[in-house]
Amino acid sequence: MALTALHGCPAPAKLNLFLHVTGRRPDGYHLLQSVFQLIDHGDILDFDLRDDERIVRVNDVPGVPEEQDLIVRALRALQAEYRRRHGKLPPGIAVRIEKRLPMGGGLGGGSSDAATALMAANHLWQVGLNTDELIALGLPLGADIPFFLFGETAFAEGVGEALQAVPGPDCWYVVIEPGVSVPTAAIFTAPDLTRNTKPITVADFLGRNTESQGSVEFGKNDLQDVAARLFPPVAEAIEWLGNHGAARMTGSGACVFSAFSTEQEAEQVLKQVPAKWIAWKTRSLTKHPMKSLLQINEL
Ligand SMILES: C[C@@](CO)(OP(=O)(O)O)[C@H](O)COP(=O)(O)OP(=O)(O)OC[C@H]1O[C@@H](n2ccc(N)nc2=O)[C@H](O)[C@@H]1O
Ligand SMILES: Nc1ncnc2c1ncn2[C@@H]1O[C@H](COP(=O)(O)OP(=O)(O)O)[C@@H](O)[C@H]1O
Repeated sequence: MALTALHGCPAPAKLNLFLHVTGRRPDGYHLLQSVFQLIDHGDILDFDLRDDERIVRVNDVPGVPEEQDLIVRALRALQAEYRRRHGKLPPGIAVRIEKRLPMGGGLGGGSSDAATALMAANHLWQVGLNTDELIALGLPLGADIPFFLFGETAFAEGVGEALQAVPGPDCWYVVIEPGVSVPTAAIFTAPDLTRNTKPITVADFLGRNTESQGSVEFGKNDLQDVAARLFPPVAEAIEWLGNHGAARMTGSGACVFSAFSTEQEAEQVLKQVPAKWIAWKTRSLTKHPMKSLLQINEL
């Protein structure tokens, strides 16, 4: 019998192990090179099919009106694709979000929520889109969505849509939320942003010392200096964590992370994080948990 609900669906966060800005497209979007790493900490989503055809969010998410929620927009895009294929709308979906990831944290929360929604609805509605087809639907909604649909550690280029799998690390991270929300646009429009980092190859990344897999020893985050200047708590968190291991900002900020080989080492540092910041430890993930849950094995 077809499923009518999927509860407890994970929408894991990502870290950008490095992030280089290598140029700019004619439309103003910046060309990036980055390694995206999934981590075992994220939002949790519940999906229930409805008797009507409406896509609704059943709980409030502060600062995100229902109509702008990337989950709702992603589900509507897939609903329209279903109609193109079948000539009628599928049943509506009610979605409940347990939001654990901070907004504007550089952890990709909104994008991950949207990717999980696409995977869940593709399953519930039995649309049968493969990962590349889901990526084509998701990319116009957000540049990080393709990575979450791809679902494994990836070397990303373009604006994040050109993805190659790279070996994933097995390590622990301490992540600090500096308590500010960084608007991505403010970082990309800053006049002092470095936009000319020399492009590297995936072999350059793979050629680094394997002991440092998952760490921040390779490359840099070109967005970090701008974010740290505009948002002093980001600079403060980098400085504090940097005293306990190599520390770096993820994405366009605000969160800051450091890698450790064992949970104990991560715990030691976590215990000392000043109480004014939210901080947590988490493990690297090699595969998106929705892929295991839904047995998606095509990649
Ligand atoms: C830089 C990353 C790395 O993961 O940051 P995080 O969002 O994770 O922090 C992402 O690629 C962010 O992509 P995305 O999430 O789609 O960015 P948006 O918030 O939609 O972008 C806001 C604005 O930033 C600028 N922008 C964004 C991405 C990019 N590659 N070049 C840009 O110039 C554009 O002006 C865009 O209108
Ligand atoms: N489901 C969602 N969860 C979080 N943010 C969302 C969501 N839908 C839309 N957004 C919008 O996306 C913006 C970026 O949020 P988020 O993806 O969490 O941060 P970041 O891109 O820095 O990792 C938010 O400020 C919010 O306006």
